[in-house]
Amino acid sequence: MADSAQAQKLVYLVTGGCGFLGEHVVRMLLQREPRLGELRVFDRHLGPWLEELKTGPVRVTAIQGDVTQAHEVAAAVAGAHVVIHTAGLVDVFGRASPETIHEVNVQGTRNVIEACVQTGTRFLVYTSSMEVVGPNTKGHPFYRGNEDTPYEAVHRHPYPCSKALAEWLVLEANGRKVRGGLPLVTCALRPTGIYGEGHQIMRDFYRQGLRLGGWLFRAIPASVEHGRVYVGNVAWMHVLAARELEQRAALMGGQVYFCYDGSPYKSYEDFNMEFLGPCGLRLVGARPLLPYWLLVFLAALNALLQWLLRPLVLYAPLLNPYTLAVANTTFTVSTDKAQRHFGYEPMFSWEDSRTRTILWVQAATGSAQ
Ligand SMILES: NC(=O)C1=CN([C@@H]2O[C@H](COP(=O)(O)OP(=O)(O)OC[C@H]3O[C@@H](n4cnc5c(N)ncnc54)[C@H](O)[C@@H]3O)[C@@H](O)[C@H]2O)C=CC1
Ligand SMILES: CC(C)[C@@H](O)CC[C@@H](C)[C@H]1CC[C@H]2[C@@H]3[C@H](O)CC4=CC(=O)CC[C@]4(C)[C@H]3CC[C@]12C
Repeated sequence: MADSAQAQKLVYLVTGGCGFLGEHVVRMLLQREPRLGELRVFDRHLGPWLEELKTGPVRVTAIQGDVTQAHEVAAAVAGAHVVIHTAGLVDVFGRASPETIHEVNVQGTRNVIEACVQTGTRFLVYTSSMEVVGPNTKGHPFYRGNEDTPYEAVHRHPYPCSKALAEWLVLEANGRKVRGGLPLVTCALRPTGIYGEGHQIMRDFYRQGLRLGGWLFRAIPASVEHGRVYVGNVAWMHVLAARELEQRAALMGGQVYFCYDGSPYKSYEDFNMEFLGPCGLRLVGARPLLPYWLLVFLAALNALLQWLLRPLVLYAPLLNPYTLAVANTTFTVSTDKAQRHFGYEPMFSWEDSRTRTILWVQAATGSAQ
């Protein structure tokens, strides 16, 4: 990719390009990557909005495909200079089986790596997750940690297990010779809880509040802080990392980077209220209204109901043993590694991120004040 930006036009592939994060990565590439000649958007479910992107100067190629199918991945990767691999099954609510989560998140990532090696694509940016680190099954807090903070990463849930193994595969592949004899250069970005336009869980919280007459009931102490990052800044970090990976291969290759910005440290529920409050909802209780043991019981009851009802209907509420444990464990990051390694600075301020998210929630739910 060494030619000047004006001369060579590059081919990028974004897997999961129609997802919550993927769509923002696609749009950010079109706005902020001047070397882009072709943008391939690979997803199991293609969004109708892709059509509007085909009228611009960059060739946008929509590819309906499945990352678990190696031949489909290889066909999509062939000829690409850069792959940004965001596709994944983001399920902590028991909607998919552990086997399916593993198949998509782990085998799908293996297929992307092997496709890069076989076809000669040299640059791979992987969307990992904070969950690769924690919170662990012991409920140990991770307070203002960074990429080098010691922490006992112990997982049992299929989602974090799959993300941890997939990240390991990507980092392990750094330096492998691809077709043509040059080395593969990989890095992994670890977003904390992403929020912003298109965040379905935020919409689920709004709907839950509506069902309860405009009230949400505090379940988690305000003192339990959870790191959050705006989707636009996560997308920008992906674009920048992909751009800098060639020039800074020795420094960035095989590295992990937490995704961060100026979003404030708050409990998951208090943070959500930054957006749901202006949409008319209220969070009841300065402290959790129910004792923790009762929440544990209700979460377990939800898990039992999900298991009993599975043959008939998918019952997947927000509260389950895993989401309660994660929500109830402090996990915040404080780092500048991405800034030091490839000059990342958040593109969107907290104020801008908040406003954009509020406007989206209002439009998505018809709750404009
Ligand atoms: N949402 C969050 O808070 C965080 C997400 N992440 C990671 O970011 C990435 C994107 O997550 P989101 O945008 O939130 O999820 P999402 O579910 O909105 O997007 C994932 C996309 O991948 C596609 N996909 C799923 N299985 C596929 C398959 N077999 N073949 C092809 N495409 C497939 C889906 O159709 C979807 O468009 C994931 O890898 C996730 O692990 C990491 C940290 C936080
Ligand atoms: C019902 C209440 C206990 C409520 O507070 C539960 C909130 C719960 C749904 C969320 C709390 C923390 C979230 C997770 C966190 O942001 C880390 C994540 C990283 C990812 O890679 C994917 C999403 C998630 C697991 C995210 C999912 C929703 C929460 C568990």
